[in-house]
Amino acid sequence: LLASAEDREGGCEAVRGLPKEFAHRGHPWRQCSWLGAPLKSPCRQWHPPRKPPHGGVRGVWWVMLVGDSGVGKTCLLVRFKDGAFLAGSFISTVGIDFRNKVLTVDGVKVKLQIWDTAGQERFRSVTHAYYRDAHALLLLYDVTNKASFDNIQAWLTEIHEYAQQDVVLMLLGNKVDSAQDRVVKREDGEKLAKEYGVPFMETSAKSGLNVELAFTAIAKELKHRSMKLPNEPKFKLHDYVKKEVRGSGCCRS
Ligand SMILES: Nc1nc2c(ncn2[C@@H]2O[C@H](COP(=O)(O)OP(=O)(O)OP(=O)(O)O)[C@@H](O)[C@H]2O)c(=O)[nH]1
Ligand SMILES: [Mg+2]
Repeated sequence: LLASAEDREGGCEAVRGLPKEFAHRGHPWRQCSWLGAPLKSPCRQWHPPRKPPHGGVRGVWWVMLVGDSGVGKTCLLVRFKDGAFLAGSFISTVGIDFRNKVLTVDGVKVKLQIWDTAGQERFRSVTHAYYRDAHALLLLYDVTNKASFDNIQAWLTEIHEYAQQDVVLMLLGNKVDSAQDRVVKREDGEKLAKEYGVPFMETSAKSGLNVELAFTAIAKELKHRSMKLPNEPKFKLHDYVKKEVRGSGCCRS
């Protein structure tokens, strides 16, 4: 097999002709040598033994933001990516969009490709097509909008139908900065999350509360799943979230 230097940078998928951005799709990339897992595929020869590709990034994962229109998915993503809040008039997402963010998890550089979906019903079929490839889902409701909370059950049914069985899932109650308009209590969110066995936290794209934590927790879980060393203790997402989460009285980002 012959491959250009650029192909080699792209890893084994470049050999299969997939663009770099889709390097992890449809391929068990945890087989790659630079992730430290057993080598089975013919990609062995393309990986430099110690220098991971993609400028030191050792894992690429897809995270999808889902939930009703207006719950704050786009704002949460912008807060995480750029550290800013999109104030002003609400511009509803059309179809689907994504942003990349590289972060360091336990000393390892990983990339999250974060897909921001449209909450509006008319774009639902677009969203369905992306579930299958998602490694993690952040399911949002708006604490100032009861209907968005009531719809969580329907979202979970949809996730069950379209997403991978082992998808990492987290429930987020957003807009906790709007204390006066709150109609969904934190305990209600906690209760629902417990019922479905998913980790939960309240967030604010406006103040930044728990935004970094939500994405970091997901990244940690994904990193541990694919790069766990034999003697390393199992990462427990629920416990980590419980320990790290901050209440809305505080303003940690
Ligand atoms: N107070 C407050 N407002 C927020 C927060 N997050 C989002 N908003 C506001 O809520 C509205 C909707 O936010 P978006 O992020 O665009 O909502 P979305 O979930 O992406 O909506 P769709 O794209 O239609 O699915 C905007 O007017 C935001 O300014 C938050 O944490 N606190
Ligand atoms: Mg949006």
